[in-house]
Amino acid sequence: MKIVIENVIKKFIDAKKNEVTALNDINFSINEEEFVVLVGPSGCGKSTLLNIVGGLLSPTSGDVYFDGIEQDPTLGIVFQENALFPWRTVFQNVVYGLEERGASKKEQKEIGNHYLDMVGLADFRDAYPKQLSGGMKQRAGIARALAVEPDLLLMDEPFSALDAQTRTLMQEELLTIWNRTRLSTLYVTHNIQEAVYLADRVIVLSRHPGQIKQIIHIDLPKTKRNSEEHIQQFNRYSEEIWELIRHDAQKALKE
Ligand SMILES: Nc1ncnc2c1ncn2[C@@H]1O[C@H](COP(=O)(O)OP(=O)(O)OP(=O)(O)O)[C@@H](O)[C@H]1O
Repeated sequence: MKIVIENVIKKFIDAKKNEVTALNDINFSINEEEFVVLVGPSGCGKSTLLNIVGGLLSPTSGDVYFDGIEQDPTLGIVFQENALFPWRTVFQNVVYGLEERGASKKEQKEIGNHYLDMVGLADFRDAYPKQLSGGMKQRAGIARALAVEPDLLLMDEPFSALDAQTRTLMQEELLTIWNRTRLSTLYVTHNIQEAVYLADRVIVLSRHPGQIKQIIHIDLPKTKRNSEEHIQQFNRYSEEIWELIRHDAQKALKE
């Protein structure tokens, strides 16, 4: 299975009724068991692209298709703001997609508990979202996305509202979870270190119009990539990406 993004263009009409090209001729694919990260300065179209891949927005032209599966693809989506239902317990949130799909209670229990265990929230299955910390809410959101056993996992800045320490821990946890599930993933971040830590490939976007500037393969083992053993190479990748973004990021600051 492979997700193909082909000649995608997205235009918006802005508040002054001008046409804005948010994405210009985007072409790439996400392979089976591949973790692809989109990075780029503010306004380069990262979220727009993720929403198009997730079918939440239509492209003005171009195509997104799942090569190699017969049925409609199943998607798991994790957003920046925790999108948990406040009136449902953690467990009920996690099994929401399964319930919608008509899974039996037995199946919901088995799959729900499995993923709650995986994200370390087994002891909080009956808690309500308001009783959870920010990091725990995001873990519940990840368990909910995983529970539908998606063909593609989409994550839009899932850790950006967290404090720096929690964010670092969540990146480590996500890598551990990903190594167990190996789901094809499209992940949006503006954080370069996060991109290098998680990605098989980093797609660097430039802005106005948003287009692919470069695609970088991260050739590091997918465990503790910023450990002493790999730190030099890790920093080299980070610097390479920053050099690609720097100019655009400076321009974005002045607008
Ligand atoms: N609904 C909309 N109507 C008009 N313009 C839009 C709309 N959504 C996005 N845009 C414009 O499209 C461009 C890309 O926006 P997008 O939010 O995808 O960028 P981003 O890279 O995710 O930004 P950030 O990192 O700040 O979240 C921006 O210029 C934005 O103003």
